[in-house]
Amino acid sequence: MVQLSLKNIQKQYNESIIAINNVNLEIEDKEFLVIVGPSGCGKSTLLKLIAGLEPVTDGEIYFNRQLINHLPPQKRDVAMVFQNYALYPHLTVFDNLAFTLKRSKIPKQEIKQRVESIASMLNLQLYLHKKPHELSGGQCQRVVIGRAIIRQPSFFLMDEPLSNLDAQLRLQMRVEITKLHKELESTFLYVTHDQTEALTMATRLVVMNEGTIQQVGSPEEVYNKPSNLFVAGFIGSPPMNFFEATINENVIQIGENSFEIPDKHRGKLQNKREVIIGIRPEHFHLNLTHSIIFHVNIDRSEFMGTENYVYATYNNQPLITRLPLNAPLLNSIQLSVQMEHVHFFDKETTNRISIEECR
Ligand SMILES: Nc1ncnc2c1ncn2[C@@H]1O[C@H](COP(=O)(O)OP(=O)(O)OP(=O)(O)O)[C@@H](O)[C@H]1O
Repeated sequence: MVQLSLKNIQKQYNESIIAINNVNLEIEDKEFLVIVGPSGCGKSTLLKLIAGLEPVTDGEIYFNRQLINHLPPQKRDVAMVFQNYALYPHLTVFDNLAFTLKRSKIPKQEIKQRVESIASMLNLQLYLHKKPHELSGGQCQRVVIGRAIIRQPSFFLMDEPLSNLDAQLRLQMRVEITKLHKELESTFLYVTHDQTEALTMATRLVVMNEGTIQQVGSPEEVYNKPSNLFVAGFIGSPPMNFFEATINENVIQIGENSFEIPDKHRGKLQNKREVIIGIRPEHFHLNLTHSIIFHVNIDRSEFMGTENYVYATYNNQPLITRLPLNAPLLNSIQLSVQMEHVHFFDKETTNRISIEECR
């Protein structure tokens, strides 16, 4: 069942700023959809349009097949959690959680029950009598989430809710929000510029850039088959390596180096064309059993605990790879890459060229 449909959504702030450009998206019931993209790509604007905080310039928003363009925010069955905590500083955690219920004239006993149940779900029982300034950042953020949950909406909109937390708390809250999604069986639309959050939390991922959707898919699809150069470079850390290349008669030419395309892939990329080749840092290997060999010069390495990030130069271009701790870090080494791990993008359109589709 589709819960929310966005049809040809356009949002223009003034003559020159098109924040959202013809976005079409269907959000399924109970999914955890994450919108990820760089600063200014339109993520928050899209949430504001769905919440009704901003009017659309063009297009339609349907909630459970009902057109809701004209509905004010309070009439939309959505709860929004923003990046800044915005708790009432003079109220206790209990009263912050109870605030909207009190305004709705819900009986006192029911309010108490609901607050206690949410507090136990979010591990806040011991803090109900405290004021926000007596809480840690993570505890405050749990209260903010609790305040949204207590309204029992069927749809949550979360705009970078973890961006003010330190790394350890972010990790903890990531797990808690994912758990909450399972427990509440609600639909979550979650916005972040942090790709780790996006990859680990999403059941489905939407990658945006400059007001448009670049790719929609599972985290695995987006990581393994990025639809264009932008997605390939944005998702993955350290980022994918790119090299300009020419393909001609089953030979890939990168600068002065050329590689034969292995037999089983021959003919699939047969026409002469200019491409950008992409290779993820983890796909370079020290053993030279794979068909594509890179001679690289190592510039420096970073110890990352379980592996080294190695910064090198290939063909006068920078290259990043991840190598085991016991790898010999000589000035000059050879690395091999499996053909299946080479991504091809059209140099002009920047779109992915799929080897499978070139049969
Ligand atoms: N009220 C506004 N008036 C004019 N321009 C705006 C307004 N709000 C946002 N914009 C512009 O619209 C574009 C999209 O902004 P938006 O806040 O949606 O991006 P974002 O992806 O959420 O960025 P961030 O990750 O930095 O929060 C930006 O160019 C921004 O400057």
